Amino acid sequence: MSAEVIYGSELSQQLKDEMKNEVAEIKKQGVTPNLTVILVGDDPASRSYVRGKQKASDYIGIESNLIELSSETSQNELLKLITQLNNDPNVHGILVQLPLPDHINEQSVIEAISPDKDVDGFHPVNIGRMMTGQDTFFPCTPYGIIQMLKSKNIPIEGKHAVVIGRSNIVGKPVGQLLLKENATVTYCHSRTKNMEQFIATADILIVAVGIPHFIDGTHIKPGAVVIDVGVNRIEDGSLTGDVEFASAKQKASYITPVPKGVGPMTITMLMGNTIKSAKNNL
Ligand SMILES: Nc1nc2c(c(=O)[nH]1)N[C@@H](CN(C=O)c1ccc(C(=O)N[C@@H](CCC(=O)O)C(=O)O)cc1)CN2
Repeated sequence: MSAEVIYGSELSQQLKDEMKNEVAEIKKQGVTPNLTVILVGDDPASRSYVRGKQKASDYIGIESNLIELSSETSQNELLKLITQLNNDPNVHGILVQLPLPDHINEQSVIEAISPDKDVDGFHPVNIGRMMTGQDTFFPCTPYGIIQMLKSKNIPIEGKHAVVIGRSNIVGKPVGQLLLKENATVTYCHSRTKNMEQFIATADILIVAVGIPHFIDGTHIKPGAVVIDVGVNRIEDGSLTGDVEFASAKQKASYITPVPKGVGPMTITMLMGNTIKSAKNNL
């Protein structure tokens, strides 16, 4: 067997074209969607992701502001800025690029953003809404994964979805969104014993651990759908996933590559959340 490759980059382009039309309609009604991104410090990867967000915004017609702060910025200064943006009626989405410098408490910052402008979907209020089946801003990477599965009409209901990784940004919420689609969800993590047993029974396998080639094809169930969330830069400067692509592709029915897989969907879903927020203001 050789899996079909699901390119998030292609789906992203389609969705962004649809969003472009949607934004044009919103503008006719007198509202210009605005996304304000805060970048603290000068981490090169974060800078590149922020640039990607600005580029996507420009393409779709979303107004984007970038506020760059030095790595010395105090937590209080950052919280004050967020309060100002919360109170600015022209700002529909606020995003603080993560990770933050060590002296700033990420959770406090996330909780300072108004849930109504939390286009990352990280605020506990939005996480709570997601967990109780309400419509809200869903976290972008997990939501992008669901869209990728749906784009290929991959059945989720009744399937055994195994999520490897339990981060607040990806692992935990993707499990919740799969549950919402009626999958039977198992979480695996660094303390899981005999992880191979879980991998071997996964119809849908989501790998989000941030370790290059954490799994290969050995234990993957024939015909499984393999979603690789890892974006790992390795010694030769190239990007690689958490899954060893060549051997996994031989076992899977569908697989996502790295790059051009899940990554681009993160930014596209952010655009969708920003549009949703602007529409709430019509
Ligand atoms: N506030 C947030 N911070 C972070 C998030 C987030 O969703 N919100 N996610 C990641 C970084 N991220 C977006 O911010 C992100 C990661 C990867 C990609 C992507 O398109 N990756 C490409 C490869 C890009 C490259 O060449 O480096 C791919 O996989 O094809 C987009 C966005 C952590 N922080």
